[in-house]
Amino acid sequence: MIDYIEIAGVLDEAACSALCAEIRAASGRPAGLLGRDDQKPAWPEVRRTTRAEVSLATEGMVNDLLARQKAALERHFGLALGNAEKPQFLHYREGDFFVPHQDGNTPLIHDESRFRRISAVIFLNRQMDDPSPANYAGGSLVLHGPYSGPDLRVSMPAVPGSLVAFRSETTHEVTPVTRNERFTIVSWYRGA
Ligand SMILES: O=C(O)CCC(=O)C(=O)O
Ligand SMILES: [Fe+2]
Repeated sequence: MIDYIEIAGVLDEAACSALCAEIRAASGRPAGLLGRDDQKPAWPEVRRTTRAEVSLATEGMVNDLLARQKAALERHFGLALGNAEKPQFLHYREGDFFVPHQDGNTPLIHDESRFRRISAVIFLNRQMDDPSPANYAGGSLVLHGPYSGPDLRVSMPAVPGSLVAFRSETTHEVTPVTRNERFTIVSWYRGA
C-alpha cells in the first residue's frame, strides 16, 4: 500500500494560470539535489528541470497555502508536522524528468533531508494524452510501493490546483515530459 493524499482545489484555475505564466517568464537555474553544493551542472542525468525564481509575494502566498494544509496532512498521516520548507517552483520542458528517488526521512545521507517527513506537490497544469498548448504529455509523478510488498507503481492524477502529499521516504519519480511544459510547486514538511 502506498500512503498518499490528494487535496483538490488548493489553488483556483486563475491562480494556476498566473503561476504558470510567472514561472515561465522567471529566470531560473537547473534544479539541484539536496546536500550537493558541488553540482556542475546539477547532475542532469538524475534530475532535469528548471527551478524558477518567483516574486516574494508569490512565495508568501504559497507558504500560507502550505501552512493551511498542515492540519489535514497531520490527520491523514498521523504525524505532528513543523513548517514547510521554502517551496520550489519547477518548470519541466520536453525531455525533463527526475529519476526514482526519496526526498528524505531515510537514514542514507547525513544532510537536511533527514528532517523531511511529508513531501507535497501542487500541480499547476494538466497532463493529457493529446495536450492543448497550456498542458503537457508524459511527466507522470509515479509513486513506488515499498520493497516489503509487491512491485507497485501508482501515477498521481495531475489536476491543476490539487496538492498530492506522501511520506518523504516513499520512492517516486517524474517520467520524461514528452510534449509541452509541466509546472509544479514542491515543498517538504518537517517534523514538529
Ligand atoms: O515535480 C514533481 O512532480 C515532483 C518533483 C520531485 O519529486 C522533487 O522535487 O523532489
Ligand atoms: Fe521528490
